[in-house]
Amino acid sequence: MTDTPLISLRSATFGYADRTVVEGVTLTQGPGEVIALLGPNGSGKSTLVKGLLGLSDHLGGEVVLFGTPLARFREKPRIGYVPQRHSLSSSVRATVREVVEVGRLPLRPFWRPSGSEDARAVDEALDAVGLRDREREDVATLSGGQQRRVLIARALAAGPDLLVMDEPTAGVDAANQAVLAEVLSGLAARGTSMLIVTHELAALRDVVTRIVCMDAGHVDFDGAPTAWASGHRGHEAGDAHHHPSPTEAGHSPGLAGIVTDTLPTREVRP
Ligand SMILES: Nc1ncnc2c1ncn2[C@@H]1O[C@H](COP(=O)(O)OP(=O)(O)OP(=O)(O)O)[C@@H](O)[C@H]1O
Repeated sequence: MTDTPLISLRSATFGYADRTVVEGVTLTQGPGEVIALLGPNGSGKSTLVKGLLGLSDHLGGEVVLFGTPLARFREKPRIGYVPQRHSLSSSVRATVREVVEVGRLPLRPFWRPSGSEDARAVDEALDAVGLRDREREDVATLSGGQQRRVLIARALAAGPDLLVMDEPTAGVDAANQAVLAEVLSGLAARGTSMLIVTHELAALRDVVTRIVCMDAGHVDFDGAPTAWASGHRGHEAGDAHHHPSPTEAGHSPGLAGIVTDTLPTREVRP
């Protein structure tokens, strides 16, 4: 059973009510893979990952999670989710630890108080994102990048088999992006499988094992980072249209040092 794909999509279609946004996606993610999901704004990346979580509508094709068809999938804590543009509200007072503890709630009946296993999982999640020493601080006093790490810890606290993150480095300054990349690197080294929607591939170049690129609701590249990098050599950053297949792209010696910002569309956020 260890070889069972975490995600298996065959001609999958997702959207909202009767509006199709993502169409005909065939994609498999195996254990230990760290996939960067790239693509221009509006190409359907968020809709695709939300579809895995039941947050957008599955409109057609086959979607199988951990060997179970989506419609019958009940083990939601197996997928940890860090949503897009999510920061922690300053209107609710909570400590870093309290926010991370929320990640444990789906794992026990509401009437059962948290126990030593919950405490250990929260400790480990805080360690993994490097915030154990800040656990008693009010989350509202943390920077945006640190809050993003709190949200990653909250997702990790449930012990997911797959971590899905929607633009974890967006809106975070370069120094904090580097810290986040280190956190994700540490998780990858421990074998954590990740599906990361991102516009900032350069920050994650040492973490990613595979690149999937979407354009207009379709997957138009799925291959090794080296193939992606060599396929984009000689192209202007910001080229939204040419994403060669791995076979077309050939091979290159390694990702580090090659991938700079060769993304289809650079998103500029204040
Ligand atoms: N809740 C929704 N209801 C209806 N349409 C939506 C909804 N959310 C997104 N869309 C539409 O789906 C399309 C794809 O959006 P999506 O957020 O999936 O793209 P994306 O590739 O993640 O973009 P970005 O890089 O800007 O986050 C867009 O046209 C968007 O307007």
